[in-house]
Amino acid sequence: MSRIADIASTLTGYDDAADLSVEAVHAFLSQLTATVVVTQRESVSLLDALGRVLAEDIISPISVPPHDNSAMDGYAFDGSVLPKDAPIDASITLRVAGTALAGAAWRGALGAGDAVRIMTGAMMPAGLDTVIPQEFCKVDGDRVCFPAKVLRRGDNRRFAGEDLMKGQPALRKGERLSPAALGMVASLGLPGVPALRRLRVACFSTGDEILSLGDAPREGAVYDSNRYTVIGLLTRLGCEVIDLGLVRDDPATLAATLQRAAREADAIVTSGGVSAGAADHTRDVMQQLGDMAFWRVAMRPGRPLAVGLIPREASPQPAVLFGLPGNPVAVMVTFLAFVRPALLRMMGCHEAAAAPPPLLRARSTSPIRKKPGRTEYQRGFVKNVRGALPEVCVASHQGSGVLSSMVEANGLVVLHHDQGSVAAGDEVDVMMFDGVI
Ligand SMILES: Nc1nc2c(c(=O)[nH]1)N[C@H]1C(S)=C(S)[C@@H](COP(=O)(O)OP(=O)(O)OC[C@H]3O[C@@H](n4cnc5c(N)ncnc54)[C@H](O)[C@@H]3O)O[C@H]1N2
Ligand code: MOO
Repeated sequence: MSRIADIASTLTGYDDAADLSVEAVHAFLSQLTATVVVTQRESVSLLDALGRVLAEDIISPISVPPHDNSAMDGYAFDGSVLPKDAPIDASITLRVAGTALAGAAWRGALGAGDAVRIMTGAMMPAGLDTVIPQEFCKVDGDRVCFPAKVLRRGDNRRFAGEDLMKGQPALRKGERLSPAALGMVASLGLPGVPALRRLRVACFSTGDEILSLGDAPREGAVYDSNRYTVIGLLTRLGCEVIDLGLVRDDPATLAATLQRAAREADAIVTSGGVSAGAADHTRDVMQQLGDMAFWRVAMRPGRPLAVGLIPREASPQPAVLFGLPGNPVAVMVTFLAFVRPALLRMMGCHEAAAAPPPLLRARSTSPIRKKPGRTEYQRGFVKNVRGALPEVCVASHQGSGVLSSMVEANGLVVLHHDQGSVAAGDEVDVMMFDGVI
């Protein structure tokens, strides 16, 4: 049995004669991608590591912070001097024995009830556990006086290792490095990370009516926008993009390009030619070269979708082919819904790092017509409302060839499979673009 048929047979209710639900496609793709995950590793310098996937856990070689230190500029003292039941206006006066600076600890002798002037980040002098911020203090010569009731013992002290403890895992294998994670690795003093090699993804557009940029306009033809969108989406994901250009609807050229793509890449993303259109050779060529499924997905936009495996000569692992529909918005929506999570898994991300971003709840400013029985993704603009849920206004033009409303949108309203029409003021789910595209 082919691998595609094999996976299909494990899915309950899989019937590719009917439209497949978005959930069924997800289930299918998570099985398909489980066996084609990047394993080769390389060492990457921290400044080049944004978006890279960790090849192994990072264990803290040190504790961060390495010492107990002050969270405020002020005066460190032994909190046991704070009275338990003092009147509201009680104050404390202490002798200031010296000064502790960040990077220059104070190691002098302390008498009972002595304080030390201390700066944020400076090591806590031995025996002192509480810091009074300087804005509460009156200083007179070597005496500091402050109200007793403004703090409790232990306030404004940061513990050694409260961020990361030496010997503990700091980051997990499969983590995709964010700016925060880069800072965390740097806080451990590590100049680089063990990363999985980047996923190589080839892409090309198909169609005789498509013009390359620089071509003169021609009747009935449109410029190739999809390749630029797909390259942008892949670049944002941190993939190594192999741009194979625009391919004419000619079987020999299509076959040669697909074979080259499979030779050079782990995954292939094409656009156009996957519906049952008469002039398209794309489907036939894909079918000849690979183990393919051509689906109609119960979603809008993005109904036709091809997924398959193209064998590679030099590798036991086939390349995964995603044949996206030609319409420019359908390309983006199918990429976000299916290709992105699949590629994240192939990149070696752990489950949480490959999960789709959480959906935002927002109130629709207008009614939205929707038939139950398919998932719809509508371009919308979300704005914050003070003291209430955010509002989303869906674009008036939702045509799957209309990129301008995709450019203006900051998210996609996700109208789920069983959901019906939405009334103005109803709550809806929104997939926000920020951090995703
Ligand atoms: N009888 C049916 N017709 C169609 C169906 C269907 O189910 N039954 N599905 C429609 C849907 S939905 C879509 S989406 C398209 C997808 O068709 P293809 O994947 O075969 O795409 P094409 O026919 O090649 O192109 C569709 C559309 O997109 C434009 N396009 C294509 N490539 C590019 C590009 N690189 N840059 C910009 N625009 C591109 C192309 O000119 C067409 O207008 O099929 C429907 N039909
Ligand atoms: O995929 Mo099509 O309209 O759903 O663009």
